[in-house]
Amino acid sequence: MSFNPGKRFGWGRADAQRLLPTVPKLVPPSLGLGSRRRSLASLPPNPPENAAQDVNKAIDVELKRDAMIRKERNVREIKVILFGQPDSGKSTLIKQLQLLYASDALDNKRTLWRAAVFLNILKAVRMILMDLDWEFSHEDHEDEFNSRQIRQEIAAIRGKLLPLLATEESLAMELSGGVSFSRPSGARVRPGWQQSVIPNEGSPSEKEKPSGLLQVTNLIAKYLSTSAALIGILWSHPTVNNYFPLRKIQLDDSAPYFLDHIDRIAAVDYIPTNNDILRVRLTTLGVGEHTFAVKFAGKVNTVTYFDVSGACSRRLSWIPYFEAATSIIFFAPISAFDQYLEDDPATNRLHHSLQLLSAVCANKILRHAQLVLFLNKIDLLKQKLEAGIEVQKYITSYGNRPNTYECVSDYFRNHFLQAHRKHDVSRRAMHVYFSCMIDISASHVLITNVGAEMIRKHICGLNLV
Ligand SMILES: Nc1nc2c(ncn2[C@@H]2O[C@H](COP(=O)(O)OP(=O)(O)OP(=O)(O)O)[C@@H](O)[C@H]2O)c(=O)[nH]1
Ligand SMILES: [Mg+2]
Repeated sequence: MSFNPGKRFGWGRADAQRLLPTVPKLVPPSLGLGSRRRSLASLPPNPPENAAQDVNKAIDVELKRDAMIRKERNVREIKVILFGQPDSGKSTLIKQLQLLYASDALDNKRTLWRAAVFLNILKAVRMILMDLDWEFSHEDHEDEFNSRQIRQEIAAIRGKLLPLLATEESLAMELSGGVSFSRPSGARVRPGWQQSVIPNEGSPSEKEKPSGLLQVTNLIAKYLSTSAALIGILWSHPTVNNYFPLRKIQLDDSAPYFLDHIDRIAAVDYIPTNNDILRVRLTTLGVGEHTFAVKFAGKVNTVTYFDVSGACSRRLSWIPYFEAATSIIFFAPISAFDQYLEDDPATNRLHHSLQLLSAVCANKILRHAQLVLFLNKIDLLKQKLEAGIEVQKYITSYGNRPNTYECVSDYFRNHFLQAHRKHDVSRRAMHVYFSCMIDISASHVLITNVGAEMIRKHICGLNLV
């Protein structure tokens, strides 16, 4: 596939291996045998013969139980690693899994997601105002969308929204666990951030004080209730309506959803819905581990998903998890054919996904893991094509093929299959699915089917059925 504009890379197996270097073997998890063996040393010296036989029998029973546990663990412990570039949908899959298998966990933390929704709104408003500023200062002629009067209108809106916008950094810092990032592009959260931001540790009086996050969230809720109408005016402004489809204003994928729902979100009794939570964009830092009990063939299986930060600079933190992987789900957001990496604006995001998949396929440590590919964000792909965005403009090799969802999705799918065929070290199969991770019912069907297949294949691979 050739991309326009953007760098092209000679992509070979050696490059792929370099990207994901090999690491020393990990120590397998302890089954507790060591402590039982040590208990032999603590036995009284020279026990009577019968007592010694009893002890031996007890040890044999324990060893057998250990062996059983190990065998059971082999059967039941499925480890799935989620790979993919930033913003591809990995953490959204985890949210869907929580809805499907552990909805209590999500319900208990529902109010905390209010802060994350607010942050997404603040970022969207800031981006609109920044992009308008840039456009106004770079266009050398006036037209109906960029007149003196319109500039004054936008300046007045900006002035009134300033107190609200000034809270973005504090909110991002609270969500990021007190860490401030140099680029103000939203919060980066460690998995389990909800735990770290709720309680106030310390004396009873300390515990009663609202946390920093709660304080700033409540302040923003107050500002939002008085600014919602103004945000609505900005979002429906003719200039914004004209510039946004032309990509003169660039927003996160979920920003339009939140701006469309500003009145509901700004209400004093607002509690995030499942759809709101699924739409939230928070960049993951590090690697999160999420375990779910999944029934298959009458047995409960432990399936652990590792949600890995997609940021290039974090790629090394993936490595220790590789060897334990029984399956990989690779996320490729195919709606991103017209977007470029935040870290490297010359690289097309679809091209980057192909590079990353090639690297994963070529990695020897991962060669035994089952490979599943989610071609994600098909809803956005359809929207873009319906809005007339032409694939050929960004991917020159697409040529004059029809700009329809069927043709485009098939073309992209074939390129991912080709990358897999070319780079896969173990010539394993790759199962490809089109997905929309914000669609609850479709995702739950997909997750259930793919999960069952992963467990079945894992058990077959161990020759246990
Ligand atoms: N429209 C649409 N949005 C999606 C879909 N999947 C995920 N999103 C949104 O895309 C954004 C990014 O999703 P995440 O799951 O946070 O991405 P990630 O891969 O975990 O990103 P990192 O943590 O940076 O590696 C969120 O706002 C999601 O709501 C999809 O299929 N369609
Ligand atoms: Mg994430």
